[in-house]
Amino acid sequence: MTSAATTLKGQPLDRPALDSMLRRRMFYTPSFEIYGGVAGLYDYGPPGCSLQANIIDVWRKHFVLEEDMLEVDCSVLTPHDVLKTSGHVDKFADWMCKDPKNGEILRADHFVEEVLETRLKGDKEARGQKIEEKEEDPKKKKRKGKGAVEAVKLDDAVVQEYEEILAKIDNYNGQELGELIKKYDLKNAATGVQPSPPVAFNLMFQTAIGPSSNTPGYLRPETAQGQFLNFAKLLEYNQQQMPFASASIGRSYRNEISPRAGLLRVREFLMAEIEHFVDPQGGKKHPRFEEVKDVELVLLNRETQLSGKTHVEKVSIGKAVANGTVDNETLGYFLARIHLFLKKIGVDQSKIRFRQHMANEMAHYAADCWDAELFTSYGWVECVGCADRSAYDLSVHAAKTGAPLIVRERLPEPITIEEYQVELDKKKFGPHFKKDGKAVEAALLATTQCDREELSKTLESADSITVKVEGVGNGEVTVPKELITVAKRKRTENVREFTPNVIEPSFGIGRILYALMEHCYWSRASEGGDEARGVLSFPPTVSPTKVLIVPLSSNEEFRPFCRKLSQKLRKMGISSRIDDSSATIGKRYSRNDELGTPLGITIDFQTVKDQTITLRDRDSTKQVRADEDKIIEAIQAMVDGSKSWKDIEAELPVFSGQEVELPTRE
Ligand SMILES: Nc1ncnc2c1ncn2[C@@H]1O[C@H](COP(=O)(O)OP(=O)(O)OP(=O)(O)O)[C@@H](O)[C@H]1O
Repeated sequence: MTSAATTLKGQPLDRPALDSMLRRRMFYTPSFEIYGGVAGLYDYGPPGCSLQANIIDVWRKHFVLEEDMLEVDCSVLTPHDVLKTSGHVDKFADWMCKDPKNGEILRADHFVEEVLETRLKGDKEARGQKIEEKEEDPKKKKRKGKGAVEAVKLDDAVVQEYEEILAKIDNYNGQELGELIKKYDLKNAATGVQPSPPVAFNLMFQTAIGPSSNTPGYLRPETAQGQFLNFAKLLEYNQQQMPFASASIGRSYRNEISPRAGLLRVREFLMAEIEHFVDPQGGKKHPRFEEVKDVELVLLNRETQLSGKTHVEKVSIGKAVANGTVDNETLGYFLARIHLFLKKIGVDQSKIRFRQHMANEMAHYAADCWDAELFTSYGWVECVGCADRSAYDLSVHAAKTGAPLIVRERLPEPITIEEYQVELDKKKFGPHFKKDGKAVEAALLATTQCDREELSKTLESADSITVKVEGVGNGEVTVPKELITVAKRKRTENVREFTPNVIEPSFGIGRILYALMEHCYWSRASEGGDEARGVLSFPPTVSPTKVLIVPLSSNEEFRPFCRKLSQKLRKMGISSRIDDSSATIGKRYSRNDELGTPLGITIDFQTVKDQTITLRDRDSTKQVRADEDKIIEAIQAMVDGSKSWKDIEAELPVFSGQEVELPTRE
């Protein structure tokens, strides 16, 4: 498996060169830059927007269209109650500490990681070993002394301890991180002092909805909640058919403590999320699992991570589900489909792995969770999370609101059930609890059979019972005996009711887009051997612009050809750009290689004579020459992915005209 980032052609990845090219070509740029900018906020320029739109287009076709998913577009502004119920208000937090000397705010886990990594590097240096640059925070260079490596040899046992801590750095809570800081005397390199003990910092941006400030709210931290709240309507829309999936593409907001690594950790980002609702009974089978069972994935499961191994052989998802590595078919199906999507948009196959969450890394309700990680110059980066969220979300929202977020399925044979039932004296219950009535009722109805058995026993001897009702009083409510009966009753069921489980693939589009740019980047020696030029070898399907049209010179005779061609391509929905600037043809091509434009058409004197044009391939710089119809047909086939350049080269006459040829090292 990859240990240091390389380009598509195996060259060491020069991140500063790539970054400067991406900014120069305006793929993305810091927001509000002329005001000094704000960390973690970026604007996309024309090629960035186009690349993002194309990735989203492939995503929609690959998931929404292919699997008849029900797309929704929900509000970003979310009332407090929704996120309180989902657990975000209480738990969606990272641990933060403060440097008492300079006031710097540090994300505790990142701080521990950074200091231990620096010490390990120092140890390697002292031992004369080669240091692999896993991650280099560009900001480190600016902060005095930060990240500087001092050659200090550590005990072998300490090295092992540090390595073990780093391997499970995501799993520590605030107190544990505080203990690590103390135990290893971790100091902020900028000031030489230990930061304060970590405190929880909620990552949601809070706001007030409406002028009265009576309705507190948040900018959503994920798109999922909107999908859960619409579950009953979507089920109805889907004519009560299960399983089904909803999908949503939209912005989410997280007030990250220390945004870093460019587009990888930002405060506003585009997410594409799927909520697949499945019956928990019957092993969560997937009707289309057969279609993907042979897809091979790199699966880094819990045991492998604990053993410290980072390299594993690929295994088919069919085998992984059969031997229990992946919990169920539906989860396995989505891991395979995520892999195929990443492959389709051009992610390097040797730089994808799926890493299983450790037990304490997962949300408490999650049954299993795998992240699709992509290797970049910042190390392995989680780009897609794929979690089995069990019935948690629908259950908590149903319990809070009383809305029936369930599936009702007619049984083939009626069945008789004897179970505890909660019966309320509605005439007295409402007036007694007034505005809290709904919440108290929902909490009582959400009790399990075990709870009810206890309640019925209590009611035999006591005058009241106590139930937990979040958000009412101090969270505990007393229900007088005369308002409630809890007793065993027999009933005949014709219908089975269940709360579906949810499998949730959650894509961070910005992270995928950045990783893709790294994976597609390489540099080519330019004419005359001077400065190497960057190339972004995006697959034509996602390239920001598909075709560059270049007239050989400013000769007036070339103009009508350019115009006609671009009109034709536009009609076909293929994006093109005419570059009739005075730069040499080589320069014009290399400018567009940096933008990732896969194909170039040249109009020359031969065109004027016999209407033929040349088509150049960005990656090999080879060209073919044919009449316009044939070239356009070839372009269309490459853009829709049905043909590759190799096919085109085999079909059309190769052209070796000097005037448009760029030297290449390959
Ligand atoms: N701050 C961020 N900037 C950019 N993308 C993000 C950010 N936070 C999350 N994402 C993207 O959203 C996806 C789903 O979010 P999820 O809540 O699973 O992330 P997370 O586990 O909180 O990420 P991390 O541990 O890196 O903060 C991630 O896989 C990632 O691609």
